[in-house]
Amino acid sequence: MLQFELLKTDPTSHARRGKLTLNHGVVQTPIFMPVGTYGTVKGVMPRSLEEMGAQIILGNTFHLWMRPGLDIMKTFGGLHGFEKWNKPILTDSGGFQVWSLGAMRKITEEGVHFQSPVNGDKLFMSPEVSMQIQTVLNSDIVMQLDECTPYETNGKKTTEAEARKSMEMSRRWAKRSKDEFERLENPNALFGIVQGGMYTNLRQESLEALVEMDFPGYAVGGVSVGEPKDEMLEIMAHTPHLLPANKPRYLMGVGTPEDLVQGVADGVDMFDCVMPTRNARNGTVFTRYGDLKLRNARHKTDHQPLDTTCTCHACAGKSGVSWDDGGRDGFSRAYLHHLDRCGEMLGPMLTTIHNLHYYLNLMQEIRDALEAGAFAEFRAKFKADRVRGV
Ligand SMILES: O=c1[nH]cnc2cc3nc(NCc4cccs4)[nH]c3cc12
Ligand SMILES: [Zn+2]
Repeated sequence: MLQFELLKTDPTSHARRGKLTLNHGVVQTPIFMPVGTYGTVKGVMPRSLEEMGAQIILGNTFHLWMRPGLDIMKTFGGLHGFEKWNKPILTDSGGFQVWSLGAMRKITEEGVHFQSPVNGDKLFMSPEVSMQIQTVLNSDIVMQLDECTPYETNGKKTTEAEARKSMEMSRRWAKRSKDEFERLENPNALFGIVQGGMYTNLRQESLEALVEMDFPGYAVGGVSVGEPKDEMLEIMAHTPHLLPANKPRYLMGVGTPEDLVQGVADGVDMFDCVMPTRNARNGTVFTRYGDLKLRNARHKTDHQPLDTTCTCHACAGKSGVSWDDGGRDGFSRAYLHHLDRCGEMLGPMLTTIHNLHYYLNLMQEIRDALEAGAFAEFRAKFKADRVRGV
């Protein structure tokens, strides 16, 4: 089941405030979805995710199918019971991950033949198989199996003819995904995925065909795959706002804080990206006034927190035992620089909490600005703050 209610639109852009009701709960949009590929958002307890305001997280069909496998997942009634997360979950189809496997795969109209990266078994993923797996996972939002058209083919930019061929197969797989989803009587929501490479005419054809099939929500795929930023921005400006206004729009794999604000302005409701979690693990921290690299020696003696405006557990001292040194109770940049230099596990735990909180708080500030009819002013201040310097 899925209901999407449009609460407010912004007169200065395609931005909108919405409310998404799914089987495991309500999601206020625009929203950022933390990525939990193997059934965990790396290094973060579900309770912490809830406390920082996560409303919906991502799981990954391919990885969970490989390990622990469907037999075990079934004994937990699906992914919620297994990873102890009681709010909505969105699962990607698994196709993107099979593509990322590179050589060990053969793509046919029927589906993808590949070798398990876990034990070398010969496996087969099709729209039908992907729907069967996601039905066992019981995710609230299921993604069709598609082919993420690569930005380059044989070392050159994918041609329009190649992008068309790929888009048309994804369109046929959208129909097969929908038929199987309905045959399985899956009670959740299936999203179609718009493809078409960097060709807006193909994007138009793809979205029209998917809208004709009438999905409860739509994703824009085939971006954030190594294309130049200006080409990604062109697709963002073209496609999302042409999708039905009364259905949620999901931009897959995007992006930086700036991409999220621009994506909202382009009419996107849902985002996912590995950046806040992946960058945290290599010591890159997002703050209101710009990004910082913890490894940099300039942080060695710095008593201030990562972000003086941040209320996360790392910056506002909810993880440290308060110590009356006159400053705030948050962990200092000097301490986090030390943990990074020593390779201590508490380092990535704290930077992940901070980065996820930064992304989730950014979306909360966007929702508040949309409700106040002040999104244009928010964008201007966001942009100015982010270049202020940390
Ligand atoms: O067309 C797509 N179809 C289904 N899943 C996707 C996931 C995607 N994730 C990214 N980018 C983020 C990345 C994550 C890891 C490497 S790139 N782009 C993506 C495109 C697709
Ligand atoms: Zn923080």
